Amino acid sequence: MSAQRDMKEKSPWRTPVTIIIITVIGVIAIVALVTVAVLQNKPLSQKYKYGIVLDAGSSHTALYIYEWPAEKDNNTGRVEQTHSCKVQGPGISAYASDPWKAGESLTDCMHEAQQKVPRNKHEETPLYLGATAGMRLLNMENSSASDQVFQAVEEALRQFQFSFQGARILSGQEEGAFGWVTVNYLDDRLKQGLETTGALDLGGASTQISFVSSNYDGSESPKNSVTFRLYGNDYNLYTHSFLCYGKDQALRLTLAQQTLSGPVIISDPCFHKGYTKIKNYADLYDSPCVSHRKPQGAPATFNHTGTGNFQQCQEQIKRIFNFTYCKYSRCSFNGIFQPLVQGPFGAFSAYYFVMDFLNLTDTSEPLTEVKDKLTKYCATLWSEITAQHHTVKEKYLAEYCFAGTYILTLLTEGYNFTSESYSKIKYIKQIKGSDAGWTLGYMLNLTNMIPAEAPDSPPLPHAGYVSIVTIMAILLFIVFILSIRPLWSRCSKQLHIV
Ligand SMILES: Nc1nc2c(ncn2[C@@H]2O[C@H](COP(=O)(O)OP(=O)(O)OP(=O)(O)O)[C@@H](O)[C@H]2O)c(=O)[nH]1
Repeated sequence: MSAQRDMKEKSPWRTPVTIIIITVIGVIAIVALVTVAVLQNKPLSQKYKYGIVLDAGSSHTALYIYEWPAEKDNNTGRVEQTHSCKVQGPGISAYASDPWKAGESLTDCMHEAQQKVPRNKHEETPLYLGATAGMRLLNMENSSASDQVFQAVEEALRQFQFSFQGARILSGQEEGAFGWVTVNYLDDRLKQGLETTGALDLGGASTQISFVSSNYDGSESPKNSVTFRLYGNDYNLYTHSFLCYGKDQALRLTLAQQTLSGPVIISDPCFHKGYTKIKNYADLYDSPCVSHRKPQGAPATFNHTGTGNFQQCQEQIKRIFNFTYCKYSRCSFNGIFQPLVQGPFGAFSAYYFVMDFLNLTDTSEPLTEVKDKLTKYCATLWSEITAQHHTVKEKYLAEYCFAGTYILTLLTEGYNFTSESYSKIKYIKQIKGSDAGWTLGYMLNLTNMIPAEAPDSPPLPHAGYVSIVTIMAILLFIVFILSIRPLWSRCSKQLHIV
């Protein structure tokens, strides 16, 4: 017995020092396990990538800078707009007779972009220029002038260190579809496979409507169909771009129709009473949207005078839409197929500028009330309008009555929005800090940033992984302590014996 006890007392596993050493090693091992797990799964320090898109519109050019986390560029990372710059002066199509000025006009915003994108990222940052309806019109009218403008613009953009990917005209279909992608990407509707939001874009020279309809599979009027597979979901998008039905060209169409006989004075219900301005016939008809209608023998100028009457203005505007022919099951206007509008819509660009100015962005207000408010606004004297808004550009101010009436007419008469479907429109400028428009969708497409299939997601988010490892380690530690408890009690007895 005593020999046995001697053996037990001499076992190296039973000494207090050994137990303390084992405990310390156990604790160190567990701490090491947790540390390694945490460090191994820690997100890499955030590095960003950048992309620049120039939107060369009919009325002006704007530059957008986008940023996204570098390690997630082909699936889960969110692309965000970090900066925008409005180019001074008109759109590039206005420089047809002085093309080099089109290139020069971009340099201030490009210098801003140089400041905003980190220096060491310039070479790898793609730079795109997309031109819309202004250049579409110039190209139709004078393709060599359009080529020269592009040459000048490309030359100017190549002076910068960014990775210039070319300048081109977007088709109306691309403009509509990429606007739709932008809106739904920013709203996280694509990744989650939710019901999508339609896109309504009102530019200066063209306007786009794009939406998914359960009544449209692309078989009727295939030219209005764009199909996408995004994040594992198939979309069949209806889209149409109406050239000459942007806000500025629609105004020309409306004025052209009032000047068919070449009068010296036009009394225009879409402008405020008291508004009067001498305008040139040559300027009014200087666009392929109206040039063929220029009245023969018209005087050089006409006196454009406002009468401020919403009802009459709407009648004038309705006349620029042709509702008389349709070879499809249903049409919007000018013989263009359109399924019934469906779902929520985001309306941006001039839809937003105009309705925001007029305080009419609340679409829960009944359409009749919206019309009443616009009727009052149009009937306000020009002197009152200018006194109330002396900081607003006079050109914009003079046109809000026309623009508001045009928007309501286009939506309700053109696209057939009813009082009910109108309430599903949201006038938007930005979504989560990024401007609504085609540019983001365009860049996402060209950089393959939206995968066709849903990306594989890790089984657990980082925080979940760390929590589970920590809990497991603590449990392990408790089990370990419990398992060595008998040794502790024997050890204390031994100490007594000693
Ligand atoms: N009231 C107001 N109007 C604006 C503003 N910015 C642009 N606009 C006008 O809104 C209309 C649409 O502008 P954009 O969306 O830039 O259109 P765009 O790209 O030039 O035209 P498209 O080439 O047809 O797409 C034009 O008539 C512009 O003159 C603004 O800040 N306020």
